[in-house]
Order: sequence, then structure tokens, then C-alpha cells
Amino acid sequence: MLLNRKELIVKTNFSQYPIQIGNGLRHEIGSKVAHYQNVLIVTDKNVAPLYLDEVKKSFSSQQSVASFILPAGEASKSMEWYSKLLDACIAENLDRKSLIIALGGGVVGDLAGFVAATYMRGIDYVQMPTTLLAHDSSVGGKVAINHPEGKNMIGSFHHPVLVLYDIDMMATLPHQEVRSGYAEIIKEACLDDQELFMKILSIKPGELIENQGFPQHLYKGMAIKASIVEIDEKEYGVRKYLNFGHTLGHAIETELGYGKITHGEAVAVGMLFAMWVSERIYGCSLPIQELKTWMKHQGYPIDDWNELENQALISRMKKDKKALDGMIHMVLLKEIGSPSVQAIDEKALLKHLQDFRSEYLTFES
Ligand SMILES: NC(=O)c1ccc[n+]([C@@H]2O[C@H](COP(=O)([O-])OP(=O)(O)OC[C@H]3O[C@@H](n4cnc5c(N)ncnc54)[C@H](O)[C@@H]3O)[C@@H](O)[C@H]2O)c1
Ligand SMILES: O=C(O)C(=O)C[C@@H](O)[C@H](O)[C@H](O)COP(=O)(O)O
Ligand SMILES: [Zn+2]
Repeated sequence: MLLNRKELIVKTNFSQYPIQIGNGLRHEIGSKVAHYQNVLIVTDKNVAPLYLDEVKKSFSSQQSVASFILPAGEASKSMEWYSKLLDACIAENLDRKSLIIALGGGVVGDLAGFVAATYMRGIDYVQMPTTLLAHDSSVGGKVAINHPEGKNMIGSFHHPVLVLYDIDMMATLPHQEVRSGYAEIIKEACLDDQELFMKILSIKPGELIENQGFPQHLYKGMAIKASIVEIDEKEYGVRKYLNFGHTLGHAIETELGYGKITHGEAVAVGMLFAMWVSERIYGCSLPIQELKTWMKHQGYPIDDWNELENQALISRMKKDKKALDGMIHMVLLKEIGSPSVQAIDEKALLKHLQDFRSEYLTFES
């Protein structure tokens, strides 16, 4: 797919950085970071054989460029790999003027970003997203690793100095990963763009990345994310909206075991549930049925969490980072484009979950 090069600038209280999106950008990274002498590229086992050499070739012989290859998948966002990556930073003699490059999806970006945030109390890093989902994870500076008890429990806010998104690299993405990434674009549309939401629902089965509107959807999703981050960098207010679908989504990911379901697919189920709760709390009417049917036709595994117990999921949701004083805080919608945060007690949420699941499993698709 071809896209005229685009640039967004993210401006927060303490940082400012460009997001550059376009074709072939992986061949240009070296010249864009030519002022760094010592560079460590972090990537994973699937991405390395596809793109690592091309990225390395873009550097000049004056720069020292090392690489570190993680096992692919969510399980690498762990204390173990965090520690191993820190060891590599020390072994490669990275100093405060060195650069880490995260070449990969959200797993690589979150882990490498957290290492960059904490190594020598913080060094520069670049996000080079290679998945569709990473249109979201590469922007905004949330970096983290998981704890067995909860997603992203140990982390920081540390913005990259550059997001360089070569969309050609998505040509090799498995379909499941495309689906996963589109779920976060749907999230962004739900928060701020009814027209985008409707356009996505008109994409035919199996044509997610092939549909003509794809580059525009991607760009709009990133622009929505960036605009929210600019207003509320540290999630005191509106940034919470970016957690739409994540209260149940993260609970499913943790309860199933990291990597059993993709992040976006878990968030997809979480968005249906959040819409369901929204209708019950606000008395509004949302396109839950339409979204569920569309997801089914696109192959989202929206039943893969059926074996999980309600009480176990509620216990996970109580550990959500937005939970306060024993209340679970969920992002709900009054309509598409109009989010809000609602405190819900455990008992009420359990009832919503039970009702959702009994109707969800039967409501037509
Ligand atoms: N920091 C944030 O704001 C934020 C936002 C959203 C999600 N996340 C996190 O992001 C993670 C999920 O990211 P993800 O979905 O990108 O997962 P991922 O990084 O595990 O990538 C998914 C799979 O695709 C493979 N892959 C990556 N690029 C490829 C390519 N171009 N061609 C072929 N295969 C490729 C990977 O090796 C992996 O197997 C989760 O941990 C989630 O919590 C963070
Ligand atoms: O950038 C944000 O803010 C988000 O919430 C984006 C989410 O898509 C992402 O999954 C994030 O990592 C979740 O954050 P968490 O604080 O709930 O762990
Ligand atoms: Zn997410």
C-alpha cells in the first residue's frame, strides 16, 4: 500500500517528538539518528530475519550498532528479559548519549522503552513499529513489563525521541496480528470519530489491510492517540479513555496466560463488554450487535475466553491500574465519540458480567 509521507508532532509538557509514517522509512533510520555514536537495536525473533539487516545497513561506519533479539511474544515483557536487556546495555557500553531502537511490535516497544526509561535513569530511544497494533503502543511513552498478577504493572512514562513507522513492514504481518491492531483503531474511533467507526464497520471480511481506506484509518488512529496524550500525558484525566475495552481485555489476557490471546483481540471483547455496561448505566443505545457481527466475520476469536470464571475476571479487574478505593473504574461510552469514566462496585460489575455473558453467548451474529 502506498501512502504519501505524513508527519505528526507530539507535544507534551516536557517533550516534543515527530511521528513519521510512510513507505521505505526503515532504510533511512541511520541518517535520522546519525548524531548517536552508540546504538542498540532491540527486536524479536520474527522481525530480525525480515528487517534487522536492512535497518543496520542504513547506519554509517562511524556508528557502533549492536543488536539484541528477544523471543517473540507477550511472555518477553517480563522481569527476566528486562534484566537480560539491561545486562546487554552494560555489555555494549551504552552511556547517557547512546540510543536504543525498538524495532518491532508493542512487546519490543514496551520492553525496550522501559529499559531506556530506567538504564542510567533514562536514555533516548526510537520506536520503529512493525505491527499495526504498534500504531498505538509506539506513541505516548507508556513503557512497561508485565507481572504474573497483571499487565503492565511495572513501568514508567518515557517518550521516544522519534517514531519512525515504515508501513511496508506490515506486508509480512500474519492476519491475526492485523486484526489485533485494527481493534485499537476501532477503540480510537469509538473515543473520537464516529465517521471512522462507521467506515471500519463497512470493511469486508478478510480485507482489513487490503481495504483502500487502511492508510487513512491508521493515520487517524495515531492522530487521535497523539492528541489525547498531548492533553494528559500522565493519565490524570482524559488519557484514561485510551483504556476503553482494556478493563476486561487485560483481565482476559492475564487470566488466560500471557500470549494465549493477542492484546487487540482481548480488547475487542472488552469493548463489547464496555458498550454493554454503558447501555445499562447510561440508558444509551450503542452498535454492539453490529460490532460483534463485524468482528465475527473478520475472524476475531471473540469466544476464546469462555472457559474463564466470572469471579476470577472480577478479581483481575480489581487490580486494574485505574481501580481506586475498591472501586473499578471503567471507560464507558454515552455514544460513539463520547467517552466517560465510571466508578463501578464489584458486585454491580459481577452482575453486568454475568448478564453480558449469558446474553453475549446467545445474541445473534
Ligand atoms: N505502550 C502502549 O501505549 C501500548 C498500547 C497498546 C498495546 N501495548 C502493548 O503492546 C503489546 C502488543 O503489541 P503487538 O500486538 O505489536 O505484539 P507483538 O510485539 O508481540 O507482535 C505480534 C507478533 O507479530 C510479530 N511481528 C511483528 N512485526 C512483524 C512483521 N512486520 N512481520 C511479521 N511478523 C511480525 C511478532 O514477532 C509477534 O509474534 C502488548 O503487550 C500490549 O500491552 C502497549
Ligand atoms: O496509551 C494509553 O494510555 C493506553 O491506555 C493505550 C492502551 O492501548 C495500551 O494497551 C496501554 O498499554 C494500556 O495501559 P495500562 O496503563 O492500562 O497498562
Ligand atoms: Zn491497548
